Amino acid sequence: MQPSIKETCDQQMTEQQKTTEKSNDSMPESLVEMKNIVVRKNDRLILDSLCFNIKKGENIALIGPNGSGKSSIIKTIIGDYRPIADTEGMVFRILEKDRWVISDLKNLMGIVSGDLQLDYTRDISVVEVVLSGFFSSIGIYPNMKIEPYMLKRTADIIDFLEIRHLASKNISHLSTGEARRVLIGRALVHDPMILVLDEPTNSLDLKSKHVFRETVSKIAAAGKSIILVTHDLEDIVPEINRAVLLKDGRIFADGDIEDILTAEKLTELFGIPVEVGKDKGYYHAWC
Ligand SMILES: Nc1ncnc2c1ncn2[C@@H]1O[C@H](COP(=O)(O)OP(=O)(O)OP(=O)(O)O)[C@@H](O)[C@H]1O
Repeated sequence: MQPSIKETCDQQMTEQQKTTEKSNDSMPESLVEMKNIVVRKNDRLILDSLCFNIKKGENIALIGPNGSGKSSIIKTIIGDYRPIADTEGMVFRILEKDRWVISDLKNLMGIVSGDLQLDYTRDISVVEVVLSGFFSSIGIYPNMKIEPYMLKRTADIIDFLEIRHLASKNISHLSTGEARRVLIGRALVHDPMILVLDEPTNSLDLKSKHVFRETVSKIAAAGKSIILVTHDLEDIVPEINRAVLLKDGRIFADGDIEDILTAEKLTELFGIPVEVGKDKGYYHAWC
């Protein structure tokens, strides 16, 4: 007999709690609490009775086949997609609040994706790109009031990310890898609780990937929660301690990364034989 939605959710919560307890003993605050989340778009069921929690300080890798719903979870968390409100047993809380102004919600998250990079088509300096994170805008406009603390924070972030040598350049003149690090700066400048990286190393060369991963490790070590959406297990920096596998808009597996990133689970997830290895703290998979 199929388990009920409630049983499935409760089972998932227990696995998530085990992971959280392992990674943080001091009862962390809840950043995201999603239970029985259903999202439909254009008559399509995108997320199906989804249960997903994030506690403060957790770092998560979100993995699944194309179309499994990874980006849709992110879009739901940042308020771009809305769950169906009258779903039985639905819980949707961000930072323990049920209601949010979308712009406030976006300020709690820093988001870096390949798509965002495509928005920067005109000449904007690196300093302006990072500064624009305070306004969730693509660049700086005359009507924006730039406070001294914003400039200070922008300078600090540029130093933290070790991109001072790029500061006066235009983003459109940077390599993809350099530009991706600048966008991390934009995402971090307003000190978000969660940094969301949606397939962040797409189209980066080997060295740029390496530099990017080191940057992500540094951010995780500084205490931000990271949600990494990726198809590439090598993107999973050693600070990521939890993996969530998605299939057909539902959680397929969720827990301690060592228990989840196994050949058996990935073979079942992708429907082809997958091998998994780990070297110097980094996973890799092949088939
Ligand atoms: N606005 C929308 N309207 C219709 N269908 C949508 C919409 N947004 C997402 N979908 C569908 O929902 C499913 C999940 O999409 P989503 O982008 O979340 O998958 P994903 O796991 O991020 O995929 P990928 O790995 O290819 O980026 C896909 O089948 C997609 O076509």
